[in-house]
Amino acid sequence: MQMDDPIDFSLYLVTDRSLLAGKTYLETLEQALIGGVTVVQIREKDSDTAEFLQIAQESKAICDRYKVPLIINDRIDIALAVDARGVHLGQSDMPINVARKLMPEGSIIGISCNSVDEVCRARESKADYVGLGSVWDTQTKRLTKVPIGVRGLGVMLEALDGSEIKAVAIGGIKSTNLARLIHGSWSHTSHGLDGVAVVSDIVAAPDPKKAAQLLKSTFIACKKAALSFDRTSLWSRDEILDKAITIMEGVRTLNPVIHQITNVVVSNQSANITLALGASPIMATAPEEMSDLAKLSGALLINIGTLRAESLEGMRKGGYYGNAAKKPVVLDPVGVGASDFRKSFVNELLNSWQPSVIKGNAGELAVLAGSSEAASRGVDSTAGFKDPVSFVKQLARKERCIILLTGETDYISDGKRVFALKNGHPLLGKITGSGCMLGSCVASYCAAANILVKAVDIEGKLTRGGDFLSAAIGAVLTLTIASELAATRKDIGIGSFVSILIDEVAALQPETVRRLAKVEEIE
Ligand SMILES: Cc1ncc(COP(=O)(O)OP(=O)(O)O)c(N)n1
Ligand SMILES: Cc1ncsc1CCOP(=O)(O)O
Repeated sequence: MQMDDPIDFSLYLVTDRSLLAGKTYLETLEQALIGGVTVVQIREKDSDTAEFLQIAQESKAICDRYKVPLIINDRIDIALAVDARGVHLGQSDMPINVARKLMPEGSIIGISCNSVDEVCRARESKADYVGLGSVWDTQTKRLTKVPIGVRGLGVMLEALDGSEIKAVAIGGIKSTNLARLIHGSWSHTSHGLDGVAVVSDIVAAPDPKKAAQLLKSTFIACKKAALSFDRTSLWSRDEILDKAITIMEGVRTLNPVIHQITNVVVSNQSANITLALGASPIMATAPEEMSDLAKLSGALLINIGTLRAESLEGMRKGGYYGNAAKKPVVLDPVGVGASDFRKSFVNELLNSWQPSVIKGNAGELAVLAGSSEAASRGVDSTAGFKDPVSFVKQLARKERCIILLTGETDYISDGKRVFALKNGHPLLGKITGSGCMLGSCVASYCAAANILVKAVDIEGKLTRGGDFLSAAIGAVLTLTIASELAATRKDIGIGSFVSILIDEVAALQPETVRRLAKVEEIE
């Protein structure tokens, strides 16, 4: 191992002797190295200099045996004394330019960053790497700054575009949330993390070797999958329609279970529309059963229409276990702009799990995008976007999922392509819950799309890789074309429309969808 060998940052162990679970510190370190840790930072917050030095010397001897570089937290004197490969500095530690003068040439200097400004300063000071965090809350350290969340990482990574500076994320990272971290932090300029820094998931594990192996293999698989995220599909509009119809038929033959955490106003009609599609609804909200339901169901719908404090944990856990079980999760952020409670909760959800589709009206999606362009009143949108095509494309890139913007024309994008759908009848806007029923349709179609995937290489992916673009298109066509057919019935009114709509969805034929579909791709 030479001083100028490049460092592999993929699994960066930060030590903490207070968290050991049964094994000694040195055993734990060695097991972690055998498990695949690629760089080690000695972090001794409560030791005096003599103890820190001794731990650092012993750690260095073990790291040398495994040819893994050693970094020292905060203390340049200790780094020099043990001939460490570098130091990790905090924002209030010694400035990088001073540390650089004290450390031997070729040493690695890393710095913690919690904001884009700090990343820019790290760039100016020529840091070798940045530790971005804390991503999530953590029991390991008392945080003085608000966690940045997965989506906060993307903009920080973007600030490193064009530089050689490496980036690792830190704070609350576990093998179970790693896929969400890697996929969700990827910047829209395609800048991803070089590694993850982990304390408790390794140090406090009963088997640190196994914990490190799992983190390492998950990181590698997720990075590979994230790099292949770029959908290069060149399907024509007609092929997409074919796929949407195949998915529609798939729902009827596969009869997937659709887990729905939805609002109390629409629960009954959402369950009925799901049955009419050919899927099987389960409307369950208890956090205790989310893990089992994620395994059992084909997809999860989360609709925040009647959000209450008691609903929060179920939604947090539902999405988390949905991701873990590689099932599509559909988010319907109903009325998200109505209150700060909804806004901050949806923000929290999007930082903790990855949806496959987000559907919403202009007002709702504007809130998610941080745009003031489209207004809303309660759960209704009162105005649209000047350029909905660019809007959905950009939001899909930012959130790394399919975006379905509902309105007189519905727009659907995967971040690369945008489809405009013009079916539907004004009666849909006169009943309550038509948007929520659409959420059930999207979840049902995503479930079938995710089951229909043929060649499955699911390692590192958040789902089996279903075609959720065609699924969302198929779902919109089904509900809107059925609404047109329902509206032709004699004496139709608001009350009867809901029942007839459900009947029409059940009776809808693929040829009818093909014949009536008003779908175009917008270049
Ligand atoms: C890789 C990595 N990133 C961030 C930190 C946090 O460092 P700092 O802000 O200096 O806080 P302490 O670790 O000193 O409590 C880190 N240690 N490693
Ligand atoms: C040192 C540090 N800096 C920011 S969060 C953190 C601790 C991360 O620990 P864990 O991986 O156990 O959440």
